[in-house]
Amino acid sequence: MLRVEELSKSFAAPGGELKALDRVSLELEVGQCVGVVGESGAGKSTLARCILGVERPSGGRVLFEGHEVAALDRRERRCLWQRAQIIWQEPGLVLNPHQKVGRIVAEPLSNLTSLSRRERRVRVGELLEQVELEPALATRFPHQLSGGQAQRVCIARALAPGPRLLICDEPVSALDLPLQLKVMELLDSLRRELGLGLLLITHDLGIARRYCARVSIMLKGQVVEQGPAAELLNHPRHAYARQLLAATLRLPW
Ligand SMILES: Nc1ncnc2c1ncn2[C@@H]1O[C@H](COP(=O)(O)OP(=O)(O)OP(=O)(O)O)[C@@H](O)[C@H]1O
Repeated sequence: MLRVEELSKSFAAPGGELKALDRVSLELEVGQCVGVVGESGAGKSTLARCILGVERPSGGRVLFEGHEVAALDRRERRCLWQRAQIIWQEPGLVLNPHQKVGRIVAEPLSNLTSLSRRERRVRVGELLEQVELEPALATRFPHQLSGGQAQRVCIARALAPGPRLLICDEPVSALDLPLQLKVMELLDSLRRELGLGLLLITHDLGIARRYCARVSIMLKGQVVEQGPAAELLNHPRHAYARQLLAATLRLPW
């Protein structure tokens, strides 16, 4: 479903060029969860933006369902955003504080589908149920939600256009530990039920170990190690992967 080939992205920086991505390659199959792990600044979010076509690569390419993302025109890019959606780390920052939950979740339905107003209302109820929220929450504003509820609203909105791929950029790192587990379990059950591909961006190897089939470890724009999660995380070869692993062993995943 997703193939990233030798993807590079450079930004102008004081004192020269900054390689946010340096020949990154990875693949994700239908219904699979693939982890991208790395510390802050490794290039994870830049990778997500290139996959969604909002950032133009300096080299290499992204193929989503066989189409090269950078070559899509405006109309085709809207189709891509029906098929590939993203959720971010901080739900509080991405939810419009002036809109009620029902309108927030319905927005991609208005923008990306041709559903009528009544069909949209029904669909919003279904989506809230799918993320285990009471449909009555549709009338609340974001500031009236807990962090976990707000992230579930973001997931419902991302699911609204019926994507095949969900990019999750640090989806639980703003939540406390019990909530992290609940939201990750929800994402995992959505993956199984809907056959949704998940690209799970995280700095947490414990989460990657529990939920990902394959993992790519990134450091300073490069993939330093990648492979099946169990194998890689039991026997990391790269020094940086070993260091990351040592730092996460104490977490209860
Ligand atoms: N638009 C931009 N202009 C200049 N530099 C950028 C831009 N976007 C990202 N960078 C730089 O590229 C590098 C990678 O950033 P990116 O946000 O992809 O990292 P990350 O792994 O997602 O980090 P975090 O976990 O903190 O979000 C960083 O050094 C960042 O400062």
